[in-house]
Amino acid sequence: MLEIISGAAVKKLDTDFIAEKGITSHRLMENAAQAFCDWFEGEYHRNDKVGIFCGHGNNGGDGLAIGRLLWRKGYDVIIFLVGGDAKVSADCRLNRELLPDKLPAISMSSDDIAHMEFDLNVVVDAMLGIGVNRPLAGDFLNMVIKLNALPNVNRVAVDIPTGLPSDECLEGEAFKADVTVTFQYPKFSLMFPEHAAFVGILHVANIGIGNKFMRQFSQNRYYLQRKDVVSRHLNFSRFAHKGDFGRVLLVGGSYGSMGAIRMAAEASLRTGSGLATCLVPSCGVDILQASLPEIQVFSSSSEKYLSLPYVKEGLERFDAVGIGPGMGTTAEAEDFLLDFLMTFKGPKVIDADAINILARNKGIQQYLGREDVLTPHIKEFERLVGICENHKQRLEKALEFSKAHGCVLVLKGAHTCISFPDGTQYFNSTGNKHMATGGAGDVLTGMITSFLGQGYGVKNAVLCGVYQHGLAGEIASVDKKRGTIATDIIKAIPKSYVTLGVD
Ligand SMILES: NC(=O)C1=CN([C@@H]2O[C@H](COP(=O)(O)OP(=O)(O)OC[C@H]3O[C@@H](n4cnc5c(N)ncnc54)[C@H](OP(=O)(O)O)[C@@H]3O)[C@@H](O)[C@H]2O)[C@@H](O)CC1
Ligand SMILES: Nc1ncnc2c1ncn2[C@@H]1O[C@H](COP(=O)(O)OP(=O)(O)O)[C@@H](O)[C@H]1O
Ligand SMILES: [K+]
Repeated sequence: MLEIISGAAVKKLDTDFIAEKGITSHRLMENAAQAFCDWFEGEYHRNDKVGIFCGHGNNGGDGLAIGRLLWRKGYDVIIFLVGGDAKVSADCRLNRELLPDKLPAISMSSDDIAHMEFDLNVVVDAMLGIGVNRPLAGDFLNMVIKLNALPNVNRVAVDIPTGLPSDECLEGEAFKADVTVTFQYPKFSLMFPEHAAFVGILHVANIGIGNKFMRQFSQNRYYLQRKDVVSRHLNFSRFAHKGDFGRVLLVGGSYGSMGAIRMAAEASLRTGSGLATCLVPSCGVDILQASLPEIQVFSSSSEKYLSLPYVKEGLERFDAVGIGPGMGTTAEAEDFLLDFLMTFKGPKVIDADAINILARNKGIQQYLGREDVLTPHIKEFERLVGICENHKQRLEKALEFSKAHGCVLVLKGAHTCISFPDGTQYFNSTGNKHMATGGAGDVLTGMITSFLGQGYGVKNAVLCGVYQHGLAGEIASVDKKRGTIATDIIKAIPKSYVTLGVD
């Protein structure tokens, strides 16, 4: 499991690693540069014109080593030195000395920064890394503004975009990368949506610091990747019957919003549920039966919204419930929801309007159990806990909420963050902007409910559900791009099993 580590911890970790392994800091920098170049070679051609902008700290040292390695491989490289000659770090100095004579390296004066014209295809930003300790000013600021404005170039940041603090929200300006190649562990601030325009696509490059070593620096934040979920999947025997794959109940829908619960139900079936049933207001029965023949449907008493009374006998036959999509926030729906949450004590995914209703009720603790999972997007989350100043505060409040209520909280978005009552947080690595489409959240509800129903246990159900939902979104958008819609994500769920190699 890849740790997400603060900038301060990274420095200590690097120093301790060097001491324990008996290697030099220069060697570790060389590993970092090599890891970057391995990735770079897969992305860019030798006839691309590559400009590497190097500062005076170790991030600059990385840039110089990258320049030397790429130049040796035959790339057309130019080095630009920014930030002057004062305070040059030891490893940066050594890498300046190691530059081949024939590799062009230009020291950038303030005047050069203002007036030089660049003819480049790829800009590599190695000006400042995790050592940044104040907003950019002077030459660094001017260089960043100039590079951000260059048309038709690919921008790649080494470790972290220049100007971006590793643990806090950005103040001022920063390099706007298309791709950030971060070393060994994603830095915390790379997870913040405020930084999306600066980080671009995130790639994590392994520089040889093993997980075992990193664990002593753990801050209980993890980056969820393929290898972390494959082993969490259950195997089912050749003799398995539909009951083994779980009976799930999807509760929600209202007049005009029946699609949400239909998508959750279909997603649960595509994720593998043996039997899916919907509980909806009576206006939804025919719609659902006609559009999804694989499900069963029963209804509460009123026509347009879920309401009291409803049939409670036999609810215990369901292994898991997903509740909320499309249910509305009327008074009838509220009475129904609170009653239902007190009645059904098995594992539940509580989403959408169910969260909005809970948010306006006091004492919600009584409705939530340790196998329950809340899946708010940012706005729903802020209805629960109040408006937050920034994403960092949201992440803190998400963890507090999970601990205080003893439930799992899935804060959705890019890098969806899953908080557990034991104090751990997992950040998702799959998914993309094409999933920002109506109904994508209902699909997630169906998927997590399905895994709960299949008997995964709450932790594995949520980690597998969130990861695989993002993977299905990636698969769906390969040839649909911004034309991807939520039902495409559902259709891609079977392929996501193929991709994971899970039967
Ligand atoms: N062995 C390792 O550790 C490994 C580290 N690695 C690499 O090292 C990077 C971290 O290197 P680093 O610690 O030298 O910091 P870095 O960001 O290059 O610059 C700090 C310098 O900038 C200055 N400064 C700060 N803010 C400023 C501002 N706003 N405007 C202007 N100046 C500012 C500050 O000095 P100050 O002015 O504050 O006195 C200092 O001189 C890391 O991101 C990774 O790429 C990899 O090689 C793997 C192995
Ligand atoms: N830019 C993005 N990158 C990755 N995942 C995203 C992105 N935008 C949205 N998603 C995912 O899509 C889903 C959207 O859920 P939600 O906002 O509840 O949609 P809806 O309410 O329309 O169903 C979430 O799981 C979220 O993580
Ligand atoms: K950088």
